[in-house]
Amino acid sequence: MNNREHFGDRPALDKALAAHIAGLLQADIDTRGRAGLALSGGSTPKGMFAALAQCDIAWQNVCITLVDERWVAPDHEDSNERLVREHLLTGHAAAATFVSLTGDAANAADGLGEVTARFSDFPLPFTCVVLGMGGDGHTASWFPKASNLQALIDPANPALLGTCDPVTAPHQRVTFTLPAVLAAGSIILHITGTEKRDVLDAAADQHYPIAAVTEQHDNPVTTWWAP
Ligand SMILES: O=C1O[C@H](COP(=O)(O)O)[C@@H](O)[C@H](O)[C@H]1O
Repeated sequence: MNNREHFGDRPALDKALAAHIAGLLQADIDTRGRAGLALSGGSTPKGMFAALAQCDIAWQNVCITLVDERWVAPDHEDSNERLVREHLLTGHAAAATFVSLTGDAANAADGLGEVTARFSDFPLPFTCVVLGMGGDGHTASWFPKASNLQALIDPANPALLGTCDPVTAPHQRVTFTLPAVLAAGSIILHITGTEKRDVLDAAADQHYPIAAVTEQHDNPVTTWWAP
């Protein structure tokens, strides 16, 4: 099931989505004491991060991570972590705990064990996962040409995290697997622009990786979109 929330412009989308996520987090804190949030990087979520940072909830009870990360240093210009630190972990949200998906190992495969171990005390399943989508139909770091794509989007994959060589994009990646995403209490797809809307509409026919989320029927997904 893929529900859609459409907005007239990006600032309206950012503000409404931030308020919605804050409400989900606070509700989970009220019931299980803690909340877990997995966010995407890329260019789309900056404005939403800034709006979310200003939401006044019990951030000290929130753990935040990324859905996927490039295997680069946290201060690298392509780092998703850098985006989160600069645009979300400010204001009220600075009280949250952030769990990184990158490390000092020479490559993502060598660092995967260490990164996975960081999630032993993370509130799982996630309260909320916010996915993005590239113009090639990838989401998380499930890239169309990756040699291990089928394993990453296998609903029976027992692994929480995997690695990916995107082939068509820079940097090795660490990414949550499909089962980890689908287990979330709330699954949100955050996209903007008519081009991405058209990619999403073609996802099933074109067998884009995003279809692993939007074309399954057990876990509802809501697409939040603005032109
Ligand atoms: O590589 C990535 O790209 C996607 C989409 O990014 P955008 O710039 O088109 O918004 C993002 O969701 C993912 O987290 C990131 O690693």
